[in-house]
Amino acid sequence: MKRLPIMLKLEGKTAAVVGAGKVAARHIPKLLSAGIKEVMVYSPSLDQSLAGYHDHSQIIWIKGEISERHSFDTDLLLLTSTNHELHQRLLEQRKPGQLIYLADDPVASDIHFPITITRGELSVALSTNGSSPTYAKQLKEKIEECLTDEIEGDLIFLDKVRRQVQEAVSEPSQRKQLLRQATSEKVLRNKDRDTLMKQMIDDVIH
Ligand SMILES: C[C@@]1(CC(=O)O)c2cc3[nH]c(cc4nc(cc5[nH]c(cc(n2)[C@H]1CCC(=O)O)[C@@](C)(CC(=O)O)[C@@H]5CCC(=O)O)C(CC(=O)O)=C4CCC(=O)O)c(CCC(=O)O)c3CC(=O)O
Ligand SMILES: NC(=O)C1=CN([C@@H]2O[C@H](COP(=O)(O)OP(=O)(O)OC[C@H]3O[C@@H](n4cnc5c(N)ncnc54)[C@H](O)[C@@H]3O)[C@@H](O)[C@H]2O)C=CC1
Repeated sequence: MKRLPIMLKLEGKTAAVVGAGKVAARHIPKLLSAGIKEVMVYSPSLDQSLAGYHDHSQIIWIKGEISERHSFDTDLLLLTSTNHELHQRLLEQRKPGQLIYLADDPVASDIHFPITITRGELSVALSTNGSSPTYAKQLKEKIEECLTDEIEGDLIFLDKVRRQVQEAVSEPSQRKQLLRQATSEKVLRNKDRDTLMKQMIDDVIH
């Protein structure tokens, strides 16, 4: 099962989710936190953990069972019910360009949801390509132990530095050198790293 890990922009996009059980309850919050425009949920029942999203109008719940006569024209279609046949029929009727996720058929799915660890602007995504979700979950915990509390603040600092350097320094090799120095322990762990970095930029341009 060959796959390319990519980061997907969801702002302005729409999703339909068929079924609202445990799997839907894991994935819907991910869509919402990525800023998707609209999530329509089609299911006779709604998992307890999705009730709050419904109460706050973050999802639209269309109560009832879906049959294969239904068609969806959303950008994303997540098939998370327990009805394998229904999923296969809906897959056959897909709209051009639509990305489909089948909770019970990783091979036919266009997309997977890797386990994601976020620390501010850092995202770590990991997948065993369906070989063992349980192993992936364990690996997540090991990786989390390696990620320090400093990462979030470091990335805010480095983002600011990067913009300052891009504005002040036009020579590409000087830019590259400054941006590399900014990531050194000497700079990152300095108590007054903002001032130190400003000085370093000044030294290069004067
Ligand atoms: C392909 C993928 C879907 C995708 O494309 O996204 C997929 C597919 C399937 N999972 C199944 C079962 C289980 N899934 C979990 C748990 C998780 N599953 C997740 C991801 C993925 N699962 C994707 C691959 C990721 C990868 O390989 O790295 C995690 C890591 C992340 C997430 O989904 O959020 C999440 C951690 C939750 C957490 O962190 O809490 C557990 C264990 C548990 O719940 O504790 C079990 C039972 C034990 C077992 O079976 O191993 C079944 C069989 C269903 C059946 O038998 O009916 C299928 C379908 C199939 O394999 O056919
Ligand atoms: N991808 C993954 O990580 C995993 C996938 N699975 C597979 O995903 C599927 C769903 O699993 P769970 O969420 O645990 O099941 P669940 O039983 O918690 O949820 C199923 C949902 O589908 C709804 N539903 C059933 N028929 C429907 C229909 N015709 N139209 C609309 N909604 C319908 C139910 O009302 C319920 O809300 C199963 O096929 C299971 O084998 C299970 C565990 C993990």
